[in-house]
Amino acid sequence: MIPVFSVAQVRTVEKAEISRRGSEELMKQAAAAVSDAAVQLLHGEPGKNIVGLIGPGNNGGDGLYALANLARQGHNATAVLLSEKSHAPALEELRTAGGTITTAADAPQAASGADLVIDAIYGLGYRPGAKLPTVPRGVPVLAMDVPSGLDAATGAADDAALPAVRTVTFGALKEGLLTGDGPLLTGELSLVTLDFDFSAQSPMAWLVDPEAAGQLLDEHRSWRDAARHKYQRGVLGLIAGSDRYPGAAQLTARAALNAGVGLLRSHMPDKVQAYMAASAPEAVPLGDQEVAEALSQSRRHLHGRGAKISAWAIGPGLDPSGQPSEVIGKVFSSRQPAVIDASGLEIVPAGPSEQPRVLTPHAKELRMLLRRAGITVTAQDIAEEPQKWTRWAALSYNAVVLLKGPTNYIVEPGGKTLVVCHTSPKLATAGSGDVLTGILGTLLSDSSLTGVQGTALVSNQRLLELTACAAVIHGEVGRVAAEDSTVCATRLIEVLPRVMARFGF
Ligand SMILES: NC(=O)C1=CN([C@@H]2O[C@H](COP(=O)(O)OP(=O)(O)OC[C@H]3O[C@@H](n4cnc5c(N)ncnc54)[C@H](O)[C@@H]3O)[C@@H](O)[C@H]2O)[C@@H](O)CC1
Ligand SMILES: Nc1ncnc2c1ncn2[C@@H]1O[C@H](COP(=O)(O)OP(=O)(O)O)[C@@H](O)[C@H]1O
Repeated sequence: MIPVFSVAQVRTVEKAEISRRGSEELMKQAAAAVSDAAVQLLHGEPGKNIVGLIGPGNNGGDGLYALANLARQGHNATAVLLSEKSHAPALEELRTAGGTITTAADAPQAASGADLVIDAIYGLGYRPGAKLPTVPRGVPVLAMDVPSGLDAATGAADDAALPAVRTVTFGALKEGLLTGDGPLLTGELSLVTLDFDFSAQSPMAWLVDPEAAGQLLDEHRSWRDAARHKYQRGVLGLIAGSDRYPGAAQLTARAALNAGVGLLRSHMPDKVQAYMAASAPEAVPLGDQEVAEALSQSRRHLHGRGAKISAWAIGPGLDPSGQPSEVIGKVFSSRQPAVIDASGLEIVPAGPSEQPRVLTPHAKELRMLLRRAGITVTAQDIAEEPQKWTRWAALSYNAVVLLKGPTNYIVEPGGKTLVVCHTSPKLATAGSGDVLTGILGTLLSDSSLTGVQGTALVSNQRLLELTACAAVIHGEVGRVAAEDSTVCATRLIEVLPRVMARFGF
């Protein structure tokens, strides 16, 4: 997991380092990383037209050094100086390397003939309101440190901001790259640490990417898992669906099955159960009496291998006008892990609870959860401080809370925060959240993933990690599904088995 810092933290470290080591050396290191990324984006082909948009500060200096590297490698490197000020030693280096130097008036022409544009206009020093050049559609942009027009502290961006296909950021991940408009502008984000020492700072969050998710999933796996029977692999109890919304329950069920759950047991109204027999014949119906038996067994044998139910998924398609049924009330007061989504969020009680819970609201549902706990916030409050309000929900419900959206915030009551930006805009489709619930329910039901045996309870830390893993898997599913087709929830479910296999399932 990669730590995420605020811009204030980054600048404190930067100041100390730069005075000790000299900014020129750090700039050259940053430039080398970006010229390498440029070569990669151009598939190593020689003689390309590379245009750098150069601003007045250190970000512009980084850009000039990167262009000098590319000119030395035989590319046609052109610097468009957008300000009268520019970093003199780097400009000299570009001249010596044989690069071309032009001014703002030439920007449109230069950019239109470019194979690649390097955005070195503004980085950390950006203040809103700058006039930014446009880059023709189809010309890829490689951003240095921060896409120009994006505030690296807040994630707010100007309309004229330059979206990148790739951003190479320096020193540390900054909050604004991962929040608000940040993920919409950065493209593929990579970090070059430049040997800055952030050890004295505590990160505000941790980024979980697919590689980190793979490691987290492997943590408790054992070669002995190969001997498990279906009950030992994990039994998910699904409480979902209503006459009004029968489809959501099917989507969660199919997602859990395609995610590889050992056994799925479905508790739902008869009519929905009938649909289930057709769409998810693997699911075994679960009656009220059997829920009671499973809960009573679990009191003796909490999350051990062979439990009748090892985790719950509650909410997709439940009738929103309904009160919690007696069965749901019993599950909420049990100590078995649960993911609670959609209409389940309207009935989950606030306050202390012994149940290890993950709540998965989108922004509107988060407002509703907070209101039910006596906290009134606006949509804008949540947009501006997503981490803070997700934490308040985590505290109010004593649960891990996943705030869904282009950036996923996963927060536990103690405040530890994981962020997942490995998503796809194509995930914004009806039923996509139901698919996530099926994936997360499957992970929570598997004791080789929770690492819990016998009477112990899964910790908030592990719930947090597995929730982030589910969000990464869901994001990857969205990306794979979107590669060569439009996306609907059913399509997500179709590609899910392939993605699960990549994560060792
Ligand atoms: N610690 C690090 O991470 C390192 C940072 N370096 C680079 O240094 C950059 C920061 O450099 P600077 O502090 O010089 O800042 P920038 O290069 O981001 O900005 C330069 C200047 O532009 C001007 N400016 C900003 N917004 C404007 C607006 N709206 N209208 C008019 N003028 C405006 C300001 O005077 C600002 O200082 C980083 O983003 C990075 O690229 C690297 O050189 C080395 C290592
Ligand atoms: N613009 C977006 N970019 C990336 N992911 C998104 C975007 N919009 C929504 N998502 C993801 O899609 C899912 C939608 O979930 P939800 O709103 O509960 O849908 P539904 O209720 O229709 O199932 C969430 O996982 C969310 O993170």
